[in-house]
Amino acid sequence: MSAIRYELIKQCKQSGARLGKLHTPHGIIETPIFMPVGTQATVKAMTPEELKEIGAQIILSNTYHLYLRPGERLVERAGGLHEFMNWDRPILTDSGGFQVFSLSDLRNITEEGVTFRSHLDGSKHFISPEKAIEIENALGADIIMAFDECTPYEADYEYTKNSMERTLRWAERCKSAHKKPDKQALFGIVQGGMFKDLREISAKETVKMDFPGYAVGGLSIGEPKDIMYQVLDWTVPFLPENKPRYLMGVGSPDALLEGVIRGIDMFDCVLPTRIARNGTVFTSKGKVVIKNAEHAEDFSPLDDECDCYTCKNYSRAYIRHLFKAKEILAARLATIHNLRFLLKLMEDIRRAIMEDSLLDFKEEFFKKYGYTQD
Ligand SMILES: CNc1nc2cc3c(=O)[nH]c(N)nc3c(CC[C@H]3O[C@@H](OC)[C@H](OC)[C@@H]3OC)c2[nH]1
Repeated sequence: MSAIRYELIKQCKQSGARLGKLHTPHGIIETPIFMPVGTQATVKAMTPEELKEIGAQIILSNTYHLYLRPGERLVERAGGLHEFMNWDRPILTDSGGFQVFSLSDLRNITEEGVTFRSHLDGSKHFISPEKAIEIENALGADIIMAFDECTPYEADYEYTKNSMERTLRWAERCKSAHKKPDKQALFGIVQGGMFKDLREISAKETVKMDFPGYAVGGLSIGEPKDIMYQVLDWTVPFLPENKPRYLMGVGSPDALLEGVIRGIDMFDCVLPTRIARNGTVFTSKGKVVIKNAEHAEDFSPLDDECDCYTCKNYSRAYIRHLFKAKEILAARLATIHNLRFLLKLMEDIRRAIMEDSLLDFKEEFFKKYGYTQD
């Protein structure tokens, strides 16, 4: 008995997009969905109430970070992540595979696992597939990711093939090590780099292990977007229709639309929260750098089509002032807005799928946003 059940509500007539409901132990998620990233058990600058206010259904946390600080055993003793961070809706944790390779001074990778130095204090650590699952079981997220190697974009065929094959062997070990499949759904992660045959092998072999959901990994790591879309076209057809598909690390408005059209159901990205803290906001007419002088006396909202708390109560001039004055409220107001922008985009996408007008919606959105139609 798996912890989650994916219910396919409707297959879009215009594209590979689908409308779905993901039933989890902490509630139902309507897909396609964007998942705000809360790496260290908090979506930066947001309270859980504010996240619910803007329509967040599921948030992410990260195994690598929480293992290093405060430690998964402390979180377990606190009653698990939901208790610890006061979030009673679904949570997904990544396995840390990505962070070990991207954040730490990597020592080396062996069949057994990865030895690395903490980016916090340089202390030495070892994570194996079994250890990663043990940490995720202790944290208690509803959806947990297998421990994989996110193959670097520039890796050659030989390295990518060996890395993908090792990730498959690690996936088997994750499955065997997982203690609570009835409470926490373990997703397999497809690798294979930018190579069609390797992506097909990885997808087919991962699906043979019969996970409750599948992530497409190894993307949004510096490759051009059209390569990412090409890899999706090579990979998604081998993933079962009755299981959720999760494209890791993707979250710009155009990539969300292109991913949904190719059959992806779940997305995550630090982009909206990270650029918000630096003063860049999404609007229906493209991105705006609020610190620019042109906004100094602009008393209109960030986006006159936005229904968020920030747009209903504050002007561009005020928000620009907050950023120039380095006020903490600046990050909060911009984050509320950027997350609401993407969550509302996903609401609009779900509606368009229901009405079989997704490609029309995309064309209209791109034109207004200022994307050139490729
Ligand atoms: C930005 N582009 C991007 N491509 C990625 C590819 C992979 C991948 O192949 N395997 C794994 N395991 N993780 C990946 C990740 C990390 C996402 C996590 O990283 C954290 O955000 C940075 C966040 O942790 C809360 C999130 O949790 C799912 C990627 N991120």
